Amino acid sequence: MIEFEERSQAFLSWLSTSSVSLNSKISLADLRSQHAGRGVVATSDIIEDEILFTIPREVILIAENSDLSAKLPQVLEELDSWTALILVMMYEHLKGSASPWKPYFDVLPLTFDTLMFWTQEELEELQASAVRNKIGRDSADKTFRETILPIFHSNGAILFLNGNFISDEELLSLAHRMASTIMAYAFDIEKKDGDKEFDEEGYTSDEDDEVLPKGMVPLADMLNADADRNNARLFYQEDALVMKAIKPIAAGEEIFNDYGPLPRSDLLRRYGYVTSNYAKFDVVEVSHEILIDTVAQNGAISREEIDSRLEYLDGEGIIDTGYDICRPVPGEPIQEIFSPELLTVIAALLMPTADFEQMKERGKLPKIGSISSKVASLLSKLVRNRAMQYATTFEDDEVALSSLLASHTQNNLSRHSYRMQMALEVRLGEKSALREAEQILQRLEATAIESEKDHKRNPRFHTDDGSSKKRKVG
Ligand SMILES: C[S@@+](CC[C@H](N)C(=O)[O-])C[C@H]1O[C@@H](n2cnc3c(N)ncnc32)[C@H](O)[C@@H]1O
Repeated sequence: MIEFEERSQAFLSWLSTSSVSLNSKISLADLRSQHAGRGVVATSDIIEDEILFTIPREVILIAENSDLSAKLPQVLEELDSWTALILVMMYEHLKGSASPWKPYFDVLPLTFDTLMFWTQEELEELQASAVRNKIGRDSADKTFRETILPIFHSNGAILFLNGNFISDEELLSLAHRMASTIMAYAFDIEKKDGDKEFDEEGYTSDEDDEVLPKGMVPLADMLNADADRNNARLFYQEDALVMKAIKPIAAGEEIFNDYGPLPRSDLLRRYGYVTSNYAKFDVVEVSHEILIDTVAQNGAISREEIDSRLEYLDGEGIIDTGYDICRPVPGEPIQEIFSPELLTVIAALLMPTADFEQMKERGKLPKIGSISSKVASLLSKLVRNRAMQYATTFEDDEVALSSLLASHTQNNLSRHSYRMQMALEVRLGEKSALREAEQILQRLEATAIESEKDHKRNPRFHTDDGSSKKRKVG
């Protein structure tokens, strides 16, 4: 078993023989003491726009760059880009030393802390976080059994080089490992200009709509990320991919990529880590069921009436299985905290029957401007009901987290303890987002009550969404 540092050195030598050019001001660092594996750090000051490294397109691990594309062209063509990359990575891995990517595979992980690999007991620690419904291990398993295994069964001579057969269970576990590597490491590879498709008028397809193929980009994927601390970005050129500094980076600083504005639950699901810098992106999903139960508990409208209104709202395309509540940012409008669909459904369910019928006749939906005291009060109840779905309170979790952190400084941090800590951070983050949302709702409700009283005292129209209009005179 080659040691960590030797693997890093072999990888760096491989990069240089593969014509990857590397700025001498950066190096690969061992960040295992920070639970961050390998990372890239600046060894001297780097200026904005400075090139950190350049990777020729041939070095990217994609189906076209593997000799499997010549051996099984039709099989690969029929697969989506994600599954094709899993198959190619399994093939290259099984080739062992015969694979041109061997030194690269040697620095890729064998084990993960992503939720796919947590035990049932560990997942329980996430309590009522909606992320538990998004792991998808069973559906991935089914896909691998239905697509990957038959390909291995029919093409054993090609895929098991030198007759090194492995069992179906081992193949499945390898497929999961490669899929998880892709999820945490792969990039969406922008096409070369020459490979883009142009229409008759010479326009390429709208890039925002296009699903780009995934590819493994050696070295670019050694960059860690920490919310908005990103200081480098990958640029796609005709023949190469170029990583550039997007701000000055001082000697000793880590070089960070951007994995996106992910809530900690999703960061844990996809990448297997969390940091407090991602707390601002935390989101809590409320299910449609708990929303409807809360409206029914409220008592202002019967279950039958709720169902009948939902039928109309569903036709208008705003009913979902769940709705997001984001962590509030001070001063931000309410629509940034609660999903517009959630606000629309609640406003529609709380409307007086005559107003709802009139709106329905016109084929409209309620306008979401300022919210009424009724809507604010219902949202508060919803937020409280959602918080009650977690087995412990915010205060319980704060105590549990500090005692876990204290035990970490005394003992070596085991993988299990690390996962417990991350689960606590995720569920605490969701509970605190709910608390902050509730505090805002209490203030909004109080303000709405005052302005509604004012509307009653003054001759104005009071609309159900809480907005007011001056009564037309004359
Ligand atoms: C694209 S790879 C980055 C290279 C990786 N550190 C390695 O050693 O191979 C993404 C993985 O790096 C780790 N990672 C990235 N950013 C991190 C951070 N800020 N803290 C801890 N781990 C991080 C996570 O395990 C994640 O799944």
